[in-house]
Amino acid sequence: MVNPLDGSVGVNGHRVADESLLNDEKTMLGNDPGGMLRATASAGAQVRESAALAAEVDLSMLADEGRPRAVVVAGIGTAGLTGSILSTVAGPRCPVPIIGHRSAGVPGWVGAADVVIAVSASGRSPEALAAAEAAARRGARLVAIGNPGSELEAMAERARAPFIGVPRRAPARATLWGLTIPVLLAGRALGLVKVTEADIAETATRLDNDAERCRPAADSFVNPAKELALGLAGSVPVIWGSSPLATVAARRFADTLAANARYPVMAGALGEAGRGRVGLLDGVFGGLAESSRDIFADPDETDESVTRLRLVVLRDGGLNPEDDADEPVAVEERRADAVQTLADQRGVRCDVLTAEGGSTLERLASLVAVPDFASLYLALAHGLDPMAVPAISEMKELSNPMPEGIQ
Ligand SMILES: O=P(O)(O)OC[C@H]1O[C@@H](O)[C@@H](O)[C@@H](O)[C@@H]1O
Repeated sequence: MVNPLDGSVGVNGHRVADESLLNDEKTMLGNDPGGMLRATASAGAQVRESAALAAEVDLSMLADEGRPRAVVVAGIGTAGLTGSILSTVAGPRCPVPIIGHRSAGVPGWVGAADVVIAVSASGRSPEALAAAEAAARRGARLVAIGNPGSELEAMAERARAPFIGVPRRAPARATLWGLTIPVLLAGRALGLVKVTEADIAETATRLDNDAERCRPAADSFVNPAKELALGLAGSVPVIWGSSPLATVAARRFADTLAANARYPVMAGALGEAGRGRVGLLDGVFGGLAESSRDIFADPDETDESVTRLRLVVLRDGGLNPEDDADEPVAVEERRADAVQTLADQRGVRCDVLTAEGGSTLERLASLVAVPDFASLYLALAHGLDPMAVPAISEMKELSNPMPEGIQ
């Protein structure tokens, strides 16, 4: 039975975003009873903590049998995204395929030559548990990452596989960094990614600095996350990443906007969008909606009755022109310039975020931090509790034979 009290706060929002709800820190924190703002601000601390926790675990046995044939990262939701992050940080020249697996178990071909990384913040998602079980049964090397004391840990123990415990203090989606670092360090133990201690420290510092810029007490004119959230309010966000790394960040933004702010979002790679979905800019919610706008009206006043697209372009730019990129950085840059021009010509508003930092990991962090906060501010501007999502809990209750409490 669905308990109508569970997360009922999440259904009490306002259809039109109210900027004044973001002005007062105390009220805002009161509207975030689950502490999602605090949990998101802990991203830098999560990086440091999980790096320290991973360092205590002996991962050498992962590499004992040499380079694996393939690596499968198994998990759902945020845990699943860590597989895309590992594969992007490893880059296109990685000699071993890294495959994200988001359904129960592992692909049929997985066997003794492969490595399975089972990830679950709660340590109990059926997808990660079934993957760990299947990996052990098929003799694949296994490493499990998630909540200490969970079923996943017990399963790793039974399989004599390493387990990296990541304490669970918030819903999975606010634990991205706590899960990502151990996955990358498992990849490093396998010789597949170059992530240095300095990269980790700099990434943590960047996440701290971005959390400071996006803190609840900072007003919207100095807070990039509030500004981004208010720009997206009432729109259908379309988020395109200029490179594989920026595309991972774009998908992450779509996930957090959907789960926290409950916005429908389209996200993907600009390379692919440019061959199809870019046509949205010409359509009912794009140029056609904009051309009906009164040209004499105040540009800051939006007509709430018109649904319009809002484009967010996440630009990477690459670390340097000789990067191990799929495509030359110059091609990606030209494409990003082009889509901004197209949006401009049609009056479709566009936000641009550009990656910064000296390592792939830090650059990813620079494209994730502000959007993560923006998804929370957009929820709060609509009077929505960013943590309690009744539809998610109810979906679990209706589809799971076992009752589940926490998301
Ligand atoms: O990381 P675990 O705990 O396996 O959760 C995996 C996913 O489960 C879903 O039900 C949601 O709660 C997601 O936010 C979460 O990422």
